[in-house]
Parts: sequence; structure tokens; C-alpha cells
Amino acid sequence: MNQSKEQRILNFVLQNAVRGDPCSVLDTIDKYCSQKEWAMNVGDEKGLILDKTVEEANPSVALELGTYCGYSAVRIARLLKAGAYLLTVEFNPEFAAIAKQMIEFAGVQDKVKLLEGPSEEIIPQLKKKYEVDTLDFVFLDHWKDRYTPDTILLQECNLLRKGSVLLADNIIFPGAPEFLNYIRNNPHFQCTNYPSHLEYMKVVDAMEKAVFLG
Ligand SMILES: O=C(NC/C=C/[C@H]1O[C@@H](n2cnc(C(F)(F)F)c2)[C@H](O)[C@@H]1O)c1cc([N+](=O)[O-])cc(O)c1O
Ligand SMILES: [Mg+2]
Repeated sequence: MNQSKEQRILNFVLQNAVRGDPCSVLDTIDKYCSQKEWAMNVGDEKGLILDKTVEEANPSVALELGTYCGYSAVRIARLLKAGAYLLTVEFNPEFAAIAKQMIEFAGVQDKVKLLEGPSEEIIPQLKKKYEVDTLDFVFLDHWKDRYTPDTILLQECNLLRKGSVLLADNIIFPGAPEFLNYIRNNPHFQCTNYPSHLEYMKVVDAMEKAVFLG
């Protein structure tokens, strides 16, 4: 059976990146996806916004919704301090298997826990099953129509604390208009917009940061 695009991306990394070097894995994925096959990784331009937001938040516990091939999981994990960790949620078993290998090749597996399943099932389990108290940082990059219900669910499950930082990808393209309306009109969040471009393309995109005010 012929390979998936995600398998081709992983193979290119296994053959061309440096094992144990997260930056080389990121650069190799960016090279493949800008020169050979486009894929929905956050990419190098928006990746810099992600880096700065993670460094500023300096999270002990981070959550990512939408692992895909593991590009942003590697990107976030490489910046985490000793003892800090990332929980990343992936719904598609094939993508989860790819991401697991990507994360291990990059050498950040000790800082990343990959959870397989739908967010509406996993988020309510974070406190009891995954021993989370509150989340310091959340990266939203999964299905755009899930950004709002999952942000509401995080609040309902008391997983946010004063100062928790949410960062959402694809505010312009493909767009998350309902989320933007929800979060910008919600007095419990302080929002900041970061204009950018769609990964590997000249198409305009943006990220939105929302700090929970408690
Ligand atoms: O559709 C896009 N992203 C959707 C991303 C979807 C990814 O998130 C996973 N997921 C779904 N639910 C969960 C949870 F949380 F339940 F586990 C995880 C899906 O299996 C998939 O791997 C997208 C599209 C474009 N584009 O240009 O079309 C550009 C982008 O940057 C994008 O992120
Ligand atoms: Mg995205």
C-alpha cells in the first residue's frame, strides 16, 4: 500500500535529520514541507511566535490539542525547563504513531506525553487520570470548530488558573471566526493578535494569544 504524506515526512526526517537534535528535526520538516509536500505544521514563521509565547509563559505543564506529525510538540518540548512536560492530544491513530516516532527521534520523549483520543473525552480526564492540577500553557491547533467548545471545557474542568496562556493557530486561515468572537468578547480573557502567514505559503494568517484572568 503506498505511503501517506505523513509517513513520507517522517521518513525524510529519519534519513536527513540528526537524531536527538530537535532543531534539526524542525528544520528538516520545514525543508520537506516547503520544497516537496505542503503539510499543516505550524511552520517556521508562526513557530517563532509559538517559541516566544512558550518562553514567556515558561510552563511547568503544557497542553497541545492537535499533535499531527509532532512538529509543534518537538518545538514546544525543546523549550521546557527541567521537570516541565507537554501533554499532546491526537485523535487520529496513524498521525499519533508518526508523531510518537518523530518525538522520540528528536530526543524529547521524556518531556512529552502523547494522549490518543478525542479532546472532549481526554480533557475531563486530565486531573484524575493524568494528575494535572492546572495548565500553564495551551496550544490550540486541532479542528478549528473545536477551539471554542474545548476552551469552555477547559474552564468547566477547572484546568485554567489566573495567568494561564492559550495560543491558537489559524485565526485567519483556515480561520476560527467563532472562537475569535468568543474569546475577544469574554471578560475572563486578555487577547493579543499576532499577524503572520500560513505555514510555507504567502497566504495571510495569524495567531491569537488569550491569557486567562481567573
Ligand atoms: O485543519 C487544520 N488543522 C486541523 C488539525 C487537525 C489535527 O488535529 C487532530 N485532532 C483533532 N482532534 C484532536 C483532539 F484534540 F481531540 F485530540 C486532535 C487531527 O487528528 C489532526 O491531526 C489546519 C489547516 C490548515 N490549512 O491550511 O488548511 C493549516 C493549519 O495550520 C491547520 O492547523
Ligand atoms: Mg495549524
